[in-house]
Amino acid sequence: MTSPAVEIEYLRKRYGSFEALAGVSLHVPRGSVFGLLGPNGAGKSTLVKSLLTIVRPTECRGSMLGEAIGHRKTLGKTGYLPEHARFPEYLTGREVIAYSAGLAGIPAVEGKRRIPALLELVGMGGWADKKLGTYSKGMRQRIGLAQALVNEPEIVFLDEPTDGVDPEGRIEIRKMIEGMREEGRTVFLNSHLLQEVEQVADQVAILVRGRVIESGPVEQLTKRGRRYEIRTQGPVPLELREKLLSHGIGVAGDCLSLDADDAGAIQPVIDALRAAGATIREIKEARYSLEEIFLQAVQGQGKEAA
Ligand SMILES: Nc1ncnc2c1ncn2[C@@H]1O[C@H](COP(=O)(O)OP(=O)(O)OP(=O)(O)O)[C@@H](O)[C@H]1O
Repeated sequence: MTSPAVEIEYLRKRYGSFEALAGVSLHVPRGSVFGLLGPNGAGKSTLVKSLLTIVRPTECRGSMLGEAIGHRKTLGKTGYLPEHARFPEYLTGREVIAYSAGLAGIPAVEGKRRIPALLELVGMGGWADKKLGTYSKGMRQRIGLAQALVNEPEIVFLDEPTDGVDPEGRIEIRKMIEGMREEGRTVFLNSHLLQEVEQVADQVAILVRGRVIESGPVEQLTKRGRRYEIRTQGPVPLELREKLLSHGIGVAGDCLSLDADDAGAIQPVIDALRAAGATIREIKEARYSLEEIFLQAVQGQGKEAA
C-alpha cells in the first residue's frame, strides 16, 4: 500500500506567545487535489511552510511521501508556489524557471531541456524571453506555477495560486491543477476562494484560528444532511414569506430552501404555498455548497469560543 502524500499526526506552531497552529492533524491521499481552506490568518501558509521546513514547527509528528516531515531528500520531490511570490523583475520567464531548476539541483542542460514544455504548459511560450517587469499579475502566476513543476514534483504546494488573477486566468489555472492530478501528482492547494476549491478539490480541510474544524471528501461534506429547494412561478407571496422565515425556511426571490430528512417533511410547505396561490415550478434535492459548510463550521466555532 502506498503511503499518503501527507500525514500530519500533530503539528503545533507558536510565534512567540501566539499559537498559529494548535495541534493540527491532516491526511492527504496521493494523487488527489487537497484544499486547505480558512479565513485570513487561519494558519494555512504556516502549515505549508512547516511541511517545507521554511518555518520551524514547535512540535511536529507526521510524514510526507512516506518519510518523516522535514526529510531532506523528500523535499526534493516537492514543488512550491508561495503566496505573493515575487521573482526579480529583470529576469525573463525562462530565466526564472532556470533559476528554480538550479535551486532544485537540476543540471543546467537538463533544466534547459525541460523549460520549453513547462512554458507551453502554462501558456507562456510566446513570452519566454520577455522580462517579468512587462508581465501581468496572471502571467507572473503562470511562471510561478511553471517553476513549481521544474523538478517534476510528486507533490505541489500552491499557496493562493489564483490571487489577483482574472476570471479567465483562474479557469486556466484550474485546468492546470486538474492536469497535474492527471499526471499523478498530489496538489496541496491553500485558498480562501471556496467556490474555486469546490470545483477542483477532492478533499478539503477547514482551518480556523490554527485548528482543523472540518475535513473530508468534498462529496461527503456537501452531501451532509438533506436539503430541498422549491422554486415558485414569480416571487413567494409576501404574506407567506414571514411565516416561512419564522420556521427557519430560507426565502430568496422565487426560491425556498429548507433542511428536511425526507420528502414527506416538505409537504406542509407545498400545501402552504398552494393555499397562498403560488404555482410551484420545481422541487429538487439540493447539496450544500462548500461555502455553506464553511460558514456553518466557522459560525459553530465562533459559538464554541464565546
Ligand atoms: N513570522 C511570523 N511571526 C509572527 N506571527 C506570524 C508570523 N507569520 C504568521 N504569523 C501569524 O500567524 C497567523 C497565521 O498566519 P498565516 O500566514 O499562516 O495565515 P493564513 O491562513 O495563510 O492567512 P492568509 O490567508 O491571510 O495568508 C496570523 O495571525 C499571522 O499574523
